[in-house]
Amino acid sequence: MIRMQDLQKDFTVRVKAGRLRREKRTVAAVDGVSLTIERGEMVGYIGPNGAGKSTTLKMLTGVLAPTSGEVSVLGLTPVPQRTRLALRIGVVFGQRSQLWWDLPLRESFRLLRHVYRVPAAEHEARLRRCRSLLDLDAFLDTPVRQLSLGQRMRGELTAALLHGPGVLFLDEPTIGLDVVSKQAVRSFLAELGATGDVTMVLTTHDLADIERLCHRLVVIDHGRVVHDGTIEALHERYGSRRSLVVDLDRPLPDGFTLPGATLTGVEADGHRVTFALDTASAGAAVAGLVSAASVRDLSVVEPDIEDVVARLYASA
Ligand SMILES: Nc1ncnc2c1ncn2[C@@H]1O[C@H](COP(=O)(O)OP(=O)(O)OP(=O)(O)O)[C@@H](O)[C@H]1O
Repeated sequence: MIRMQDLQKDFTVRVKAGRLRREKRTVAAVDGVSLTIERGEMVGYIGPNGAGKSTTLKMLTGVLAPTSGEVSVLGLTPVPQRTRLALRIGVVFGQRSQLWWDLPLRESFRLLRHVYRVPAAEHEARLRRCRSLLDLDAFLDTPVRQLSLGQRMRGELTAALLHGPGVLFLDEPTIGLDVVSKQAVRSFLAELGATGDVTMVLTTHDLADIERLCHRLVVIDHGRVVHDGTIEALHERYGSRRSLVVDLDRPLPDGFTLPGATLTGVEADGHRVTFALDTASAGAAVAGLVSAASVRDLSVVEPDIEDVVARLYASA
């Protein structure tokens, strides 16, 4: 579906070298990336600023030619076959719009139908689905420039999908959105992904997008892939553990230990304790605690993906 083999993109930049001199330097924005993405996968493509995410997406969509290596999307080579590819992919780049600024949203959709030559019945069916899932009706007749960011993003998603693409590239689809719009966009993408018909590659700095949407996470740094796997695998690799937070009527007896868990926090004069679950299951840890202490309340806290990713960036 999507294949990248030793994909490389170098940019030549001029950097200051002394007071007046500038010298040319080559920056490898994407540095030997090899990835295969199968049909129906939803892949999160993340990395710190300047890691090479947008450059990769630009090569996948035919906007930029690779310096070397190979790339194919739906069996097409993006730059030379850009027009054919455009008919089969959808692109949502948070910062750019594919809508007509001065026209009502509805008119943009109508024009896109002609641009992509979509049969009327297919267009209608897809638009109807987007209207209901993304709640578009209240602002279909509003000129795009008057839409809020959240409304416009819902319009952009619709615009990207009206021709029924097999692959959807999303660059920061939730950036700048309020909480409600973020949820709407995420639920919509989750539903779309669940159909298995659309392969999605998503870049984001909002890790909640990834947690909600992507089973597979590719982390890139300095143009290289530093992690490719599930979120669980990432937690495992970085030793992140679930925690048990316990409120107690009385502090724990001196020298109390819980097999397979480590005491990592004591608050409120010993009335609240936190254990990291190393090897113990939550059930076993709770049983151990209840038998030895007077437990008022407890909760299991999942490891925080922001934390793991920060550690990953720091170590890459
Ligand atoms: N047209 C260009 N000319 C020169 N350098 C570029 C160009 N485009 C990108 N770069 C450089 O390539 C590197 C990767 O940039 P890219 O935009 O792909 O990163 P990114 O991971 O998308 O970052 P961000 O999260 O900030 O959007 C950066 O060092 C950037 O400065």
